[in-house]
Amino acid sequence: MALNIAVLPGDGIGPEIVAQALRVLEVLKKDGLDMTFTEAPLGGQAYDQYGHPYPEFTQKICRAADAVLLGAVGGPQYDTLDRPLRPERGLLAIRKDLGLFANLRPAVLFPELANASTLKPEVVAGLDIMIVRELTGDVYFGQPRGIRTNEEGVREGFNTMIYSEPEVRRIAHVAFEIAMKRGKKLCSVDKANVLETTEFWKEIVIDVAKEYPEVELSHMYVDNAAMQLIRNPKQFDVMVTGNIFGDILSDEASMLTGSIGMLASASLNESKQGLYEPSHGSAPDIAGKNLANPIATILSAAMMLRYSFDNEAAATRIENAVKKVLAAGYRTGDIYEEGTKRVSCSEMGDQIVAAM
Ligand SMILES: NC(=O)c1ccc[n+]([C@@H]2O[C@H](COP(=O)([O-])OP(=O)(O)OC[C@H]3O[C@@H](n4cnc5c(N)ncnc54)[C@H](O)[C@@H]3O)[C@@H](O)[C@H]2O)c1
Ligand SMILES: CC(C)[C@H](C(=O)O)[C@@H](O)C(=O)O
Ligand SMILES: [Mg+2]
Repeated sequence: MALNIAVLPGDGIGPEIVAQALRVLEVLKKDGLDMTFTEAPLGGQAYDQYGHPYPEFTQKICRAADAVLLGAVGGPQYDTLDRPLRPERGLLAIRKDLGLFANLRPAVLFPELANASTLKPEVVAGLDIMIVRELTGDVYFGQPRGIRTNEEGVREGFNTMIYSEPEVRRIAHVAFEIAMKRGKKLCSVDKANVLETTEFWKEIVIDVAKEYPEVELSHMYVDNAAMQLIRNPKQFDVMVTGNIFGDILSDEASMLTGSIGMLASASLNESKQGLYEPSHGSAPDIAGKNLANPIATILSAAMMLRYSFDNEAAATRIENAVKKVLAAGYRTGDIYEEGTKRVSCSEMGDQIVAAM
């Protein structure tokens, strides 16, 4: 049966980077991998078309799909909309709707980009961290939330940081299972010295650890973790953390690999259905200029083949093509350095397609 893939280009650079990932997937299709692509709008694009950032039309297509490939959502032109209609709410809605609680963000340095990293080459050589971010809980979804005028007549904004025991248990299991397949080292990141929510998180992670005696578990406060990622990132193998800390730490970790344009992601639910998107946003500052780095999206498509379709060979084929193109010296602006060949978004796509 054909693999049924929903394609959501979204806003800003979304359509440009998704187009390149689709070209790469088309190569696999031509070589016999049976896939169907169904396009649907999400975010601002969906608001413009349907008046909602995650319209029923898109919901139906995504629920029926085996996997979803997404570009990015958002843009300044939507920032003044009513809160529930903003593009980012569409992204949160699809994550919740499909139950995509486990967000995997691999920060892996391609050796060819050692000089593009913000850290010294010797500090990042061989860097390979898997950030496991819980994606459907925390302050992102906790109720109550809003902006109000309190009893003293003072306006205030408020969110609720909350995690239930089952939510922490299931993401902890995902992280331990991943650690078992890698270096058997897991660091749980919290702010247990101040926040009850994450003190509770830590307690549950320690309990789940009893089922994984082979994994060396450590705990780190998020402020220290942010610093340690810059000081000595190779001390980490797998990191597990909540939604908001994971959002921030993964953007930080991306720069160790050269650029946010290199950081792929997989968002998985309890079955094999997943949403695959670059970790970055819609980059309004470079949108429509054919300047974006499509590699994070192309590597996300590789993650889709690996995690949703168990097709390790196809995933590796894409990753090797990316390696080959970087080794040949092709660079988009975000990872460009003197002596390399600067290419546009679509030219990077041309090179990766050719290397396939
Ligand atoms: N998953 C998502 O859809 C997602 C993620 C993050 C931000 N956003 C949204 O995107 C919009 C812009 O947010 P932002 O500016 O804070 O973050 P951003 O990630 O869009 O951009 C931050 C910086 O990184 C650069 N950048 C990002 N991706 C790049 C790529 N592939 N190649 C080269 N450079 C790249 C941008 O040009 C910009 O300078 C906002 O509306 C935000 O809410 C969406
Ligand atoms: C756009 C926003 C809702 C999103 C998040 O915070 O999860 C983004 O920053 C990400 O990292 O995917
Ligand atoms: Mg983010």
